[in-house]
This record gives sequence, C-alpha cells and structure tokens, in this order.
Amino acid sequence: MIEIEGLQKTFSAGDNPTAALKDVSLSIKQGEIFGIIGRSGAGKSTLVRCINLLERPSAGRISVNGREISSLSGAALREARREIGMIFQHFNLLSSRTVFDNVAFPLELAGRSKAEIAREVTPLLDLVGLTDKRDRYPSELSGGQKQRVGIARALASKPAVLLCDEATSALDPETTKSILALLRDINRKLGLTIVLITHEMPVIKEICDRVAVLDQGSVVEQGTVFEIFTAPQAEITRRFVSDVIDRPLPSMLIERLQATPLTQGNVVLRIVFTGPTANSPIISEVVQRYGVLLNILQGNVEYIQGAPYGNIVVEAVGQPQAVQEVIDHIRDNNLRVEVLGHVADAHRAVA
Ligand SMILES: Nc1ncnc2c1ncn2[C@@H]1O[C@H](COP(=O)(O)OP(=O)(O)OP(=O)(O)O)[C@@H](O)[C@H]1O
Repeated sequence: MIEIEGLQKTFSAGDNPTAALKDVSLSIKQGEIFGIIGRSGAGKSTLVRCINLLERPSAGRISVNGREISSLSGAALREARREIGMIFQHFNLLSSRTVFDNVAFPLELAGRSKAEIAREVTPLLDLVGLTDKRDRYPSELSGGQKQRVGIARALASKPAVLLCDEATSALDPETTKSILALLRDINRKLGLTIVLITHEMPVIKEICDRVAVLDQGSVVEQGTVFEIFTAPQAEITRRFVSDVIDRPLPSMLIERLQATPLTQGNVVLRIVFTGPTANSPIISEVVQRYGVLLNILQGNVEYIQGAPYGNIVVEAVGQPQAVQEVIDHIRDNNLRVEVLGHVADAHRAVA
C-alpha cells in the first residue's frame, strides 16, 4: 500500500541544515497497522508528513496505493491526497462548526450535495459513536470525543490509508485505549491501512502488527511487534521495550545484588520465555535434573499480539557447576537467560 525508497529530507534553515530523514525505506502492506516509534526529534512527523506530501522529500520515492506521489503537484496531488486521511495530536477541528459539519467539511470541499453529505456523514458518526453529539461544538467535547470527530472527518473521503500523528498523546490512558480500540475496529471493518507514529511503546504493543524504530532520521530496526518485543536488536529498541515489559527489580533485591560471585552466594538469573517456549515446564525440569533450587523473586507474563511473553527472575541455589549446567540447559532449549548478579546465601530474597 505504501512503498518508501531512499527517502531523505533535509531542512536548510540558515547555515545549519538538519538531516531529518536519511535514506528511509519502508514497505507497508495493505490492511496492516504499521507503527513508527522514535524519540523526540527522530524524524517521525517529518516522515508521516512526507507520506502525504505536506513536506516535499529532498530525495527518494514514495508511492501510495500504486501511485507515485513524490512527483505529483496541483490537481493530481489533491486527488492523491484524498486517498490519505490524517488525524493529529491536537485534533485540528474547526471550532465554529458542529460535529456534523466538521465531518462534512471534506465532502463540501469536494462539491458533494447536501443529500449526499447527510448520507455519508450519518453512518460515520455512528461508526465513531458520536450520533448523539452531532450538533455539539468542539468546545463541548472531551479530548477522546474530539479525536473521534477527527477520525470520522478523515474517513469521510474514503481514504485507503489513515496516518495518525501522535493521535493519542494528548489523551489519558483510558481514553487512549478506547481510541486505539476504535482504530483497530475501523482497520478490521474497512480493511483500512493505518500508519501510526508515536513515542509510546504501549501504543505499539496495543494495536500494531509491525513496527519500525526511527532514530536520528534512520530506520534502525523493523519487524513484527512480537519480534521487536521479544528479540530487540538495537540499543534504543531495547530501551523502548524494557520500559514496557521489564518490571524494575524490587529494591530489596537491587540492594543485595553484587556483580562478582560470592563464596557463600547464589546466582540471580532472568529467564525469558517467548512464543512456543512460554508454556514449557523448564523450571521443574532443571530442578529435577540438576538438583538446583530456583527461588522465584519476580515474574510476569505479558501477551503480545496474543502470544505469551514470560519473564521471571530467580535465585539459583546449588553448586556452581550445576548452576552452569542449568544455564546451558535453558539456552539449549532456546530460552533467553541472563545473569543479573549474585547474592549472599544467608537471607532469602523476598519480592
Ligand atoms: N520545518 C522545519 N525546519 C527546520 N527543521 C525542522 C523542521 N521540521 C523538523 N525539523 C527538524 O527535523 C528533525 C526531526 O523533526 P520531527 O518533528 O520530524 O521529529 P519527531 O520525531 O516528530 O519529534 P517529536 O516527537 O518531538 O514531534 C528535528 O531535528 C527538527 O528540529
């Protein structure tokens, strides 16, 4: 649905040009929800604005729904833009127009008759759950309701693609969830391709199918949301992911944790179970086979795209040789295991 090849964007303000995008290539499939995550200044807004040509690329090619848009201008560009809806962090509604008239606005611009407009707008208000607010003004709506108007307005032109520029960043967590659920619903009902940019990993985890990580104008990593969460490669991706799924270690454990082995001590391990390994009975297996006790200090299971991701921290009580065999055994079974440190054996940790 969207093909981006070698996209570059340099802003030349004064003597210091800023390379906002450096050779970005992405391929976004029809019907998927594709997330683009990055820190502030990574180039996310510039990228999404290039997709509908609100910004002109300095180099590279962008095609949307089979049409190369990077070379279009005038009427051809306006026509191509109708295929690309957009919603914004601050909604960008017209304050002097009612909910109905905001949603009707793009249809009025396209010269549609009053009867046609009423026929199109009414089901859209129903879709976003705002039928009872049709005659209200934006100032009378909550943030979540305003974003619902923004979504209905974007859908009025029947776009093939919906671009979401930090669409939930101004909303509280509960409203964010309801807007994300609405976007997922629209994606499924209409088969709409959605590109969502955010700096919030929980948003990616909640609804995206695939994700690209943007850092300093370059895509440093991309993959399915499950791949990115369970096996992040780039350092920045690891940080984004650990903010969401690695619970901080309990302070009582951090205080006891030492970097080097102790003569009378035990090893603290983090074991990560993903996908098919999440249900394997590895803990009871190693306890029986190697005679090492695993005292669970912390544990949780997350569900990412419906697949389990388990993460437990254990204190391994046993002979060093046997503990090493446990680590090797866990690795041989394709689970991730990491030595977090060592603790004295005298007290048992409580999490
Ligand atoms: N119109 C502009 N003129 C000059 N520089 C710009 C312009 N727009 C963006 N930039 C620069 O391009 C870089 C990328 O900015 P961009 O807004 O795309 O980042 P972002 O990832 O969306 O950040 P944020 O999450 O803070 O919105 C930044 O260094 C920014 O200062």
